[in-house]
Amino acid sequence: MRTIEWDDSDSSIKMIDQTLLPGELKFINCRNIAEVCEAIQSLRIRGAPALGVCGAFGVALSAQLSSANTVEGMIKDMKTAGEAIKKTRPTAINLGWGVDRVLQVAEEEGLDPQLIRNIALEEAKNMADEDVAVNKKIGKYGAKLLRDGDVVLTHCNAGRTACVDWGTALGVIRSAVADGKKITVIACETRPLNQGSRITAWELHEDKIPVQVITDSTAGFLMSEGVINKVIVGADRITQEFVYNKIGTYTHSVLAKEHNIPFYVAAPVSTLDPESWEENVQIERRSEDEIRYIGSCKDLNVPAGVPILNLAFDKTPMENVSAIITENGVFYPPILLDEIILG
Ligand SMILES: CSC[C@@H](O)[C@@H](O)C(=O)COP(=O)(O)O
Repeated sequence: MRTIEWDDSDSSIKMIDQTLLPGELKFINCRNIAEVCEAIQSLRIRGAPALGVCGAFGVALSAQLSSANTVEGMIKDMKTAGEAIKKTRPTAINLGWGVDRVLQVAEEEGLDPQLIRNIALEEAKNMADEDVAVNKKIGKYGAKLLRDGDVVLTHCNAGRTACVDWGTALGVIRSAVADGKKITVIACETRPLNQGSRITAWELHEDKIPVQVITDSTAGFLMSEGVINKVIVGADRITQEFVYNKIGTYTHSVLAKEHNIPFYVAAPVSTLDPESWEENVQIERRSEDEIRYIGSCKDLNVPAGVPILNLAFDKTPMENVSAIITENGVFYPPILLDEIILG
């Protein structure tokens, strides 16, 4: 089961609606760019690698929908769609990467509109396949860092639902389990949208990998009690200075450092952003309502009129990172992004 794929039956993008998990496993189809943008904004599709593939399929979809009969007209329509998709969420670099990769192939190889439609779709489908292969490699390298009996803390969801399949942080755990190791996962709830309790716990429970959910604020106590051996998280963007990931990741990194617990980041090379500095990276600020109410409950969680700051991501300094696990191998400090990219 893939999180996202092209539906050939009606030329649309098929994806799991992650807002309904764990209660309901439902697939939705996005048939135009407005639906793609809505799905991304409302986190029906989420997680950096899945967003990258969604961006790619989105641009491919715009090519199928375009009625342009010139190459220039077709590329213009695809760029307009790409810009709209990129604006939906600013932090995960994979989204723009997915959009740009399909646009680039279309511009370089598209000799006529029908050829552009075909190669854009083929490239997006290739990216979906590549994502699975990359995650398997991340898993293979990362599994070597885990020992039989380890208790691993993870934050948010960096599993198969955040990718096309297998996952990055959870991919490492899946690979270790496939190697015969017994791993127990502590999944942080990940307020306010609860990707940890809703999605990570669902994925692992389905796979029969032992998982226990804690509130985000329980992590430090468990570390101080010696319950947690390792922390593995995913990433939305990695610059030379910081790992950007779900809000709360930084806190876990500080606590892990304090308690001498390895803090690993598992991510594909497409998440690396060697060009950007702190001032160029926008941390997504989401609606106050995600905190003012809990889930779909209409009772107030915060008094009306009290302002709320709902930041979706934070940044963990590289000095708190014990290693970055990628498809090119495991990289230890001093971590240099150019070295990771070169492999
Ligand atoms: C392999 S997913 C890596 C990250 O994208 C993940 O840890 C994360 O922070 C996802 O945030 P989300 O807001 O759910 O898209």
